[in-house]
This record gives sequence, C-alpha cells and structure tokens, in this order.
Amino acid sequence: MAVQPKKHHGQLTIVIKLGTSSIVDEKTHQPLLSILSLIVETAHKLRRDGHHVVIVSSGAIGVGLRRMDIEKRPKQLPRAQALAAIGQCRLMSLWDQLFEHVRQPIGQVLLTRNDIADRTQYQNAQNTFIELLNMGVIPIVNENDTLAVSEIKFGDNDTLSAITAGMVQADYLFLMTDVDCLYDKNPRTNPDAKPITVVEDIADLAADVSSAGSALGTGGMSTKIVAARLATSAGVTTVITKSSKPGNIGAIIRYAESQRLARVSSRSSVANSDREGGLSSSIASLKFHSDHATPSTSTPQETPAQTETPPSEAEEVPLHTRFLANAHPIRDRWFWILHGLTPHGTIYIDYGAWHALSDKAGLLPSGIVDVDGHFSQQEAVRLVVVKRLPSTNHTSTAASTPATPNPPHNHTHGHVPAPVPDRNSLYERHHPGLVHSHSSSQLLAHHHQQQPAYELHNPAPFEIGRAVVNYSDVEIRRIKGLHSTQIHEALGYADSEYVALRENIALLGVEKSRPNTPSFGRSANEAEAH
Ligand SMILES: N[C@@H](CCC(=O)OP(=O)(O)O)C(=O)O
Repeated sequence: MAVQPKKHHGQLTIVIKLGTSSIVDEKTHQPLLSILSLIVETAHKLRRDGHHVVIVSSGAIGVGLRRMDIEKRPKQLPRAQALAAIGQCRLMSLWDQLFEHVRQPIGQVLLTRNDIADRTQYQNAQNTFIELLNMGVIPIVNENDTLAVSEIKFGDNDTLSAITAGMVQADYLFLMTDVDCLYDKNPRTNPDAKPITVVEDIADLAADVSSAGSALGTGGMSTKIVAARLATSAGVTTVITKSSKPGNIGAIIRYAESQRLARVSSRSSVANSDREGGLSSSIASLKFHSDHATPSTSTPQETPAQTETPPSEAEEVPLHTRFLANAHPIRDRWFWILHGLTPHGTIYIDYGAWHALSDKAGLLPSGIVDVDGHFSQQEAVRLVVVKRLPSTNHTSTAASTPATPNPPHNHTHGHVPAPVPDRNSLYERHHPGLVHSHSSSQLLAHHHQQQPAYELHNPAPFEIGRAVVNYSDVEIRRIKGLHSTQIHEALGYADSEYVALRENIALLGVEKSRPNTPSFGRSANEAEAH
C-alpha cells in the first residue's frame, strides 16, 4: 500500500521538468550554470514556503559527452547508455553542489518503464517519493538510461515527468522549454500568432493543433502536449513556460492559485444563489470567471464562460500556457493501468460493452468483436470501441449486439472521446498505445474481401481505455462473442467468466460517468452484466 503524503493546508506538490537543452549548452555541452542556479533558488523558495518539489532532470548524456570530449550524441544505443552512466553521476554531483549552497538535501530516482510495470514496484517507487517529500528532500528524477532499451523506454522525459507527477499526485507540472508558451500558429512563420494562455480541455486543443499545422506540431512541443494530456488526466495542472526564466515559476503558481480560488468562490456563490434564486441568475451575477477546474465538485456544464480573471495591476504574470487539471482525475491503480503498463495488444469491443464498462461491469467475452496482437494473461491491452457489423463469420449467436448503436454520451465531461489518431502519428510514437489500430484480422478480412467484423470509418474505432486481461489473445480469439457460460466448452476450462475484471479496467476520462443512452439497446455483454 502506498503511504500518504503528509500535506498541510495550502501545501502544493510541484514537479519541474528540465530538458537537456535547459541543462547543457547544445554545442559545447557545458552546464548552463545560470539556469541551474535559478532553478535551485526557485526550488529552495518553494520549499521555504512549505511546498513539495520534485525535479525531473535530463542531461545525463549531454554531461557525459562533455566529460569524454565527444562532440555528437552517438547513434549506437550502448554508447549512448555508457555516456549516460558517465554523465548521470556528474549531473547529480552538480545538482548536489548547487543545492548544498542552500542546505537543501536531494535524492536520485532513476526509473524505467519496466520498473513500474509491476504494481508492487510502482507502489514502492511511489512510497519512496512520498517518503523523500515527507523528509523535506527534493527528488531528482531521470530515466535509467543504462538499462532502458527502446521497448522499456518512457520515450522522452516529458512523458516521464507526467508519470512522475501522477505518481506523487502533484498539483503542478512545469514543462520548462525554449518558448514561453503555445501559440495558435507557428510564431516563427506567422507574426500574428497569438499566445494560448489557458487550455481548458486538451481534447479541443488536439483538434486545433492538427488543423492549424502550427509550431505545436514540432517534435519538442508535441511531446509536451502528450505529457500535458497525461498529467491533466491525473489531476495535475500543467504549465509550459520558458526554461531560461525559472524565477517565473513562483509568480505563475501564485497567479494560477488565485485563479483557482476565484473559481472556488465563484462556484460557492453560484451554489448559494442557486439555493436562493436559480442557477442562471447567479451565473449572470458573477463578477468574473476564473479558469481553474476544482476537483470533484461540479461538472464542466455548470461552469460559466471561461475567461481569465485579469491580474491585479501590481502583479505581472509571466507568459505561459496552463492546461487545466481534469476535474475527475484518474488516480492510483487506474493511472497505473493506463500509463504504467505497456499495452501488448488490442481488444475491439462493441458499444454495448462500452456501456457496460462505463456502468462498472467487467468485460465479458460477449462484447468482444475482435482481437489484435499477442499477449498473455495478466498483460495490458488497449480497449477500442467499434461498431459491430452484422456478420455470421465473426460473432457467435450469443453476441447479439444491435448493429447501429448511438455512441454513448459522456455527460460528465460533455464530449465523446475524440477519435484516436493514426498509428504513425507523433502521439502514438510518443505515447505508445493511446491509439487504435485496425486489427490484423480486420485488415486481412478487407484484403480477402471477407465480411469485416466492424466498421472501419463511420464511426471510426476509438480507444476508451486499457485492461489487464485474464485470457491470452489466443484464448480470446476463441471465446469472443460467446456467453461466459460457453467459455468452458470453447476452451476446456474457464479461469474466469470475465475477460477482464472491473478492477483491472481503466477508462480514459469516462471512469465516473454513466453514458446517457436513452435509445440504446443492450449488448449481450451489458445484458449479461446486469
Ligand atoms: N535521459 C536522457 C535524456 C532524455 C531526453 O532526451 O530528454 P529531453 O531532453 O527532455 O527530451 C538524459 O538524461 O540524457
């Protein structure tokens, strides 16, 4: 069991992520001492104010390059890993020397994906973080490059910082970078590009970004958006701001907190006047609207038009982009299933099964349309919703799902999850898994002009979450579409009536909602679950 962080009122947990380009000079690889010193001062001030601080620091390979007088980052993995081993201890020694000036103890935490794929190890890492924070230590985190090979890599330290922020249940994640914020267009080529200061729903941003073809599409920024998506889903407000001005972190937190408190008081005034005279009149009487979602109290639909409260004249708010935390964060076991585990395959389920899962049922074979990939029992898979096509080849008679269901409507969040991007998109590359792919059997079916099991385009399949399964891909191929009482007959044994138990299923953003489905028929999965 994870120990709880000891937090007093008003205490925040802040994760600050610095990329290689903020730590060492790009050409000479000399440490950027001024930035590092400013980070130390900022972290020290935050600590003095009673907050918890975690630093995610890249730079091991960069520091190793300088130590060995090597000009370019090597392409061969073992050489890069060796340089990381050389650089990591110097990097930590640098941090330790700088923090020693303000008598601030630090601790090194090196992680790989493999380390946290096991639930007990994940909790051990979480406990270590919490213990360090409770001791007043600043953990300094990096990927364990010496061990990590591509399949067990986080991919980049943006993702690592978001997973760390989720693990320590941080309030803020600062992604320090070489631009001061996101822009609606590429500011290098569009002089009229406007800063995006607040992103309330990152799903909306993704749509804008792809259509704008803006600076957001560049490699560095895209991984930050992926990290922001992950962190905000875990309830962490995520900030992009300039790494050369780390002193801005304090001012941004003060401003963001004032916005959050303003929203809390707006909401309580809404609640009070609602009791007296109705919601609409109280919304109309609000003096200002703030930007920050408060955890758990109300749904986005209740929030009035979102604009920034103008800062007081005395306060200069440094330019930044703030991604608001999800009001219904995915935490603990569900966060671990979604982001700690690497998916080994995909299970395609029908809309009825999605309804049943949203209603807190487990996944039964009857709701499964197709399977892709090779995985064993107790491994993680993606859950992708598809529109089942009427077919005799692919489903048993038990899978009598209606062929034209309405997509479930998530009324807590006010939107249906966006269709997931292409397998080859940057999102997929930097966030392996949170996408759908058409199953190889489906593609094969199309190739051989057999009747496909599900609709490929209208509506497009989309991922709704992840699950740890009780059956392998081979077993699921044999039981898909069957009633759970038929599992024994199909396999010769029945380890469980569920392909995945509810406690092993994590949904993306629809965890707490019940789909609004007045005209929707039940699938066999759903009917069986009730
Ligand atoms: N873990 C590696 C760096 C990983 C990486 O490329 O991170 P970043 O510079 O944040 O994109 C290191 O310490 O050199």
